Amino acid sequence: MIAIDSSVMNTPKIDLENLSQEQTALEIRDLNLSYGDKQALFNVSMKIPKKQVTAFIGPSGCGKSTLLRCINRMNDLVETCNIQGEILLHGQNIYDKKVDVAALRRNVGMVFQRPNPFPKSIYENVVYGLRLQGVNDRRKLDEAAERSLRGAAIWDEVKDRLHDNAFGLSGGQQQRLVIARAIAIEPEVLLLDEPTSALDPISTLTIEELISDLKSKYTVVIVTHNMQQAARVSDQTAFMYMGELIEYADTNTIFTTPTKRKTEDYITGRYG
Ligand SMILES: Nc1ncnc2c1ncn2[C@@H]1O[C@H](COP(=O)(O)OP(=O)(O)OP(=O)(O)O)[C@@H](O)[C@H]1O
Repeated sequence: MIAIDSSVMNTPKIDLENLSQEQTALEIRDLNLSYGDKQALFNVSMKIPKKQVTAFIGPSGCGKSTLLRCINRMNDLVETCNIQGEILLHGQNIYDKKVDVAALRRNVGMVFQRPNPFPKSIYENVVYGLRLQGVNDRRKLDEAAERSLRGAAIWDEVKDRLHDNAFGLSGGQQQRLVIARAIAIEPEVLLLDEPTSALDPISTLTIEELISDLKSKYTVVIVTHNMQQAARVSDQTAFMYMGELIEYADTNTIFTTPTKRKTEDYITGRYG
């Protein structure tokens, strides 16, 4: 097994197969996805628990980001993409024709690998989504900015420079700012696609601590290349290989006593 200090691992044992509706944030059912002729996901089914951190791990190209992007229909933007199956949020299939995709993406926020602040002030970055919703009341915007920046653990660093351009922040600060922007509109689910892969070790640690805090309010789903990171921040881990969900269990089990040979091979570094 890889060297992971089990004392830092989150170990809530919940029965992922039999999560009640109350405990379930998202249910993925028989999801198949192809880009043109190339199938990238095969019959993926899983329940993602509410207000916990769920990590997707696996070797490059196994479909982690593809699966994550299905959760807020980002793959709709890929012309060749064909999706079959269901993803239920509050019992409703997000791929149903009636679903308002913009509203879905407000409720299921996403943070990417590279921090992508807008060329605006720190303050305007955070309140951007609220302004789009037509909120203009200064007091409401100020409150939301402070709450979100505090929630993203960056308030103290920026409170005296809220009107400076966001590009003046370090990469790690920009990533926390982008997280603040995502939580300002109070989503239920936050999707994080390798959120620390462009950051230095100290910024990575800060973001990892933040992820652990975020789950008190949000359901967090994270794609990571870094197995130690998955072990440190996640409650559940899903191991994917060549488009299939091979094993999905509490993080402790995946990293210490996986039941599938492929999972064991991956976490012991035999491939990937
Ligand atoms: N927009 C796209 N068009 C065509 N094929 C794609 C597209 N995006 C991903 N793929 C293919 O789908 C498969 C899964 O890719 P995906 O990016 O989901 O994997 P991943 O596990 O996140 O990989 P990595 O860790 O390298 O980011 C790969 O074979 C990839 O080449």
